[in-house]
Amino acid sequence: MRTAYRTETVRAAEAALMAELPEGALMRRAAAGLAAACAGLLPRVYGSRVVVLAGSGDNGGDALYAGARLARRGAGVTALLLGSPGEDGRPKAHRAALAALRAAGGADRPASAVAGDPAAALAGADLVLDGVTGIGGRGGLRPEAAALARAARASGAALVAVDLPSGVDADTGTVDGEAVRADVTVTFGAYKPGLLIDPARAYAGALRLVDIGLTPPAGEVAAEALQHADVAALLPHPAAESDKYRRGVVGVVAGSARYPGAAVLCVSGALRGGAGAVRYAGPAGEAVLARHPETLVHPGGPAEAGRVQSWVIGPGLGDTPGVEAVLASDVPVLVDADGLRLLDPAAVRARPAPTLLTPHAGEAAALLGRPREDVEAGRLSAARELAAAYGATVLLKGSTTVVASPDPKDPVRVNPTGTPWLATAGTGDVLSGLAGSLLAAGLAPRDAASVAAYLHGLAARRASHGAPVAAYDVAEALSGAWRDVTED
Ligand SMILES: NC(=O)C1=CN([C@@H]2O[C@H](COP(=O)(O)OP(=O)(O)OC[C@H]3O[C@@H](n4cnc5c(N)ncnc54)[C@H](O)[C@@H]3O)[C@@H](O)[C@H]2O)[C@@H](O)CC1
Ligand SMILES: [K+]
Repeated sequence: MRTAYRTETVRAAEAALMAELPEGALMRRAAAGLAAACAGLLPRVYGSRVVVLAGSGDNGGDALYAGARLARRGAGVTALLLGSPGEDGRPKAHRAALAALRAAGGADRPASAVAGDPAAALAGADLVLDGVTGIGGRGGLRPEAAALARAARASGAALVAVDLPSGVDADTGTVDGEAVRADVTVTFGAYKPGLLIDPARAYAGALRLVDIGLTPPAGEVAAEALQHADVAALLPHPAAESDKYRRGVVGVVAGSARYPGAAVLCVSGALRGGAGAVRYAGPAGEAVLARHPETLVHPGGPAEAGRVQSWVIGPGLGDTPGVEAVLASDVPVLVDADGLRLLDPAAVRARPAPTLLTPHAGEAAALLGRPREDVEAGRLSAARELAAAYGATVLLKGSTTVVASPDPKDPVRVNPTGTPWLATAGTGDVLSGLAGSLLAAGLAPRDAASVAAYLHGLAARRASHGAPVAAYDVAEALSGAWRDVTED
């Protein structure tokens, strides 16, 4: 499990650790890890050209110390100082770290000296260290830093963000203005939520975590991302005495005369999620049976379809009624797509069993009565807000899928396996079937949602291999994804 902590938690853990260590020890650890990561990115440290973008705070300090280490190994290092001017008129910078860089043979200049031609200042660099701001940064990059960040990107040098890409919000993953687009982010002590959640995640590139001895309290995890072993531990395993009813039956209310394919796709996901049987209730039974003869099909509504351990309702439903009947049941219910329209928060909150909502950004925006762009810019807070309003677990689909449970103490789960190829018609229907099936098999809603998102993303990668993928391909690749996770 990758766990991420908010800035205030990281700072408190840092303070506790610093009290036990000699002055500057933590920063030296961070810089040593950072320099080692940079050395790994360079074909050869000796003779390489490194530019350090250094802000006035400790983030700049880390970058300058790392620059000093690289200079001692023979790199040509120049720091461009971005701090606001101090009393001597020079840009403020971490004093001891700047002295260390100078002592190691590195050069430094105020960034204002190169403002006329930032491209020339970055030309020929092999590696650029972004030490403008870390967890102390507020808002996007200021114009001088933004121009240098753009020039660094265009220079072709490897761009390494120190702790965080400067300009992103560590706690929420929002990006308010311009930010550094890094190839690699070397973060210290613990991940921060912004490194896992889009849009900020997309600015971070590959993540490296440097252990500086920090131990934030386990109870204060703000966001977490499952890995293979976590998923394997959560997946249902049929016991020798299991029969189809003990493994759980998932009921699917999806599709319509107009959209029969949604029913087929939803059932195809449900059949691969570990439930013992899939009941389908609705008007697209013929299409479902043609593709999936193992489905138990009922032409009527969910109320007459028989006992299930979970319901999935919504994909391709159109205006077909049934949401109220399903919400009135005493089993876990997943509501997706058309089922989310006109969903009554009071009815959901009053349910005796858990509810899982799986909106994309547009559907979440409609439920919250806000513009879609707001939801996309603040995915974590949108998911949390919806979960609180409906007393439900919310899986917010998108470039990073986020799962929030109604209890604000539960960390949000962030799915690391997605691929942009998943943004294609019908893949959401497969996902809701899969998650509903995991609910029927007995997983708690947060686990069902995050495990489903994980397998779904993995299946899409398997099916796609870098090429466009159709929803049905994703469903067919789910068993392979399940095996990848359990055989690891
Ligand atoms: N506290 C510690 O023990 C450790 C901290 N470390 C580093 O320290 C960093 C935090 O350092 P600080 O608290 O000094 O804060 P930062 O260095 O992240 O940023 C604070 C400075 O940036 C300026 N600033 C804020 N927003 C800005 C913006 N949008 N554009 C330009 N300048 C802006 C502030 O005025 C302030 O001078 C961490 O991210 C990490 O890199 C590491 O050395 C590990 C140990
Ligand atoms: K940074």
